Formats: sequence, structure tokens, C-alpha cells
Amino acid sequence: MAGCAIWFVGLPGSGKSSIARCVAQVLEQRGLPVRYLEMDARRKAYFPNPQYTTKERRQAYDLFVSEAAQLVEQGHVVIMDGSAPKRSMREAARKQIPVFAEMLVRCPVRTAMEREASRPAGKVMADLYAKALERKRTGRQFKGLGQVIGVDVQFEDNTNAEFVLENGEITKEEACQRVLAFLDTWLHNA
Ligand SMILES: Nc1ncnc2c1ncn2[C@@H]1O[C@H](COP(=O)(O)OS(=O)(=O)O)[C@@H](OP(=O)(O)O)[C@H]1O
Ligand SMILES: Nc1ncnc2c1ncn2[C@@H]1O[C@H](COP(=O)(O)OP(=O)(O)O)[C@@H](O)[C@H]1O
Repeated sequence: MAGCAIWFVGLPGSGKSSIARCVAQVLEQRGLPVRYLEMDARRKAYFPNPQYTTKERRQAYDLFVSEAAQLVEQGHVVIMDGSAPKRSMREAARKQIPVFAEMLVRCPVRTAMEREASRPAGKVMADLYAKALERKRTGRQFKGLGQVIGVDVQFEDNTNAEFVLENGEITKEEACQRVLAFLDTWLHNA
């Protein structure tokens, strides 16, 4: 099988990482040569002191897509996990990667905010949305807080994505099952 890339995009807190990890694990168990590429981890390799500005985000996504394209060329099944707020970021991947699926994880911004607020502290700053909203409302500055997607930067939808997951009212397990059902056919035809 030739390599391919499957990119989970969506608002912070929409559920990308939870679903991408579950899918990566299942595909790996099936013996596929999976590579999991996570933007938050890669960003720190590209920019050791990230500022989350518009310019830096664009550069980070260019590097992310190049890295994925290289791994695909080597024959890997690359699971990409990164918000990719601009459609052009995903288009760049579609242009460079012959077998590519944009997996749009969609949920109301209110739900994404609730999920982000209640998830355990991880690699990125906690309470991104709450801080960004407070900054917008009051002008208060938070050290290290850049442009937050969903508040300062619009997330661009794409009804033409290879797969759109309505992830507002289902469990993680159900979300993973729906994605795998799509991928079974998609990978078969890839
Ligand atoms: N300090 C700070 N300021 C502004 N923005 C920040 C900050 N920390 C993380 N981020 C960005 O917010 C996005 C959150 O990532 P996600 O929740 O979608 O992904 S993840 O599950 O945490 O990997 C995701 O956006 P992008 O990576 O640019 O797409 C994070 O990188
Ligand atoms: N249907 C769902 N899909 C994915 N995550 C969910 C779902 N319902 C609740 N969650 C929870 O919401 C949070 C989503 O966070 P995460 O997967 O890190 O999102 P993202 O990678 O898009 O920022 C996690 O704590 C997860 O357990």
C-alpha cells in the first residue's frame, strides 16, 4: 500500500487528539505503518519558544505539511493532528500529498470551550479560551498567550472535506467508530 495522510482538523477542544490517538492505535494494531504527527509537539521543534502569531502559525503549518509529505513518500500512514484554522493550510497538504483525507471534527464552539476547560492540563497552556475571552473583554494580558483559534482567529469550515464528523453530542468511542467506518472504505480505495 502507498503511503497516505489523514489529517484531523478542528477547533481546539473539538476532540481531534482523542480521536486521532484512538484511530492511530487501531490502525497500528492492524499492522499498518502508522506515524502520529501532532502539531503541538512538532511546533516546539520548529519554534522552541512559540508565540502563536499569525505568521508563525502559517510557517509552522508549512513545515508540518512538508514533514507529513516526506513520511507519506516513505510509505507511512500519517495521522496528522493539528487545528489548521485556514482552509489554505489543508489545501497545501492536499496539493503535496497524493493520497490525503481532511477529517473535519466539527462541534459548536461552546462545546469545544467546555471540553478544553475540563481536559487535563497537557502540552499546551490550560484555559486557552477563557483567557482569550477575558483578554478580549477586559484587555488583560496573559503571558505566553498568542492568537487563540475560535476567539482571535476564525476556524474556516469546509463542507468539501473528505469526512466531516459531527462531534458535538456523541462520545469519544462513538466518534472513533464513525471515523474508522469511513476509513475502512477510504483506505481500501487508497
Ligand atoms: N499559548 C498559546 N496561545 C495561543 N494559542 C495556543 C497556545 N498554546 C497552544 N495554542 C494553540 O491552540 C490550539 C490548541 O491546540 P488544540 O487543542 O487544537 O490541539 S491539542 O489537542 O492541544 O494538540 C493549537 O493551535 P495550532 O497548533 O496553531 O493549530 C495550539 O497550538
Ligand atoms: N465526542 C468526543 N470526542 C472527543 N473528545 C471528547 C468527546 N467528548 C468529550 N471529549 C473530551 O473532550 C476533550 C477534547 O480534547 P482533545 O481531544 O484534546 O481536543 P483537541 O485535540 O481538538 O484540542 C478531551 O478531554 C475528551 O476526553
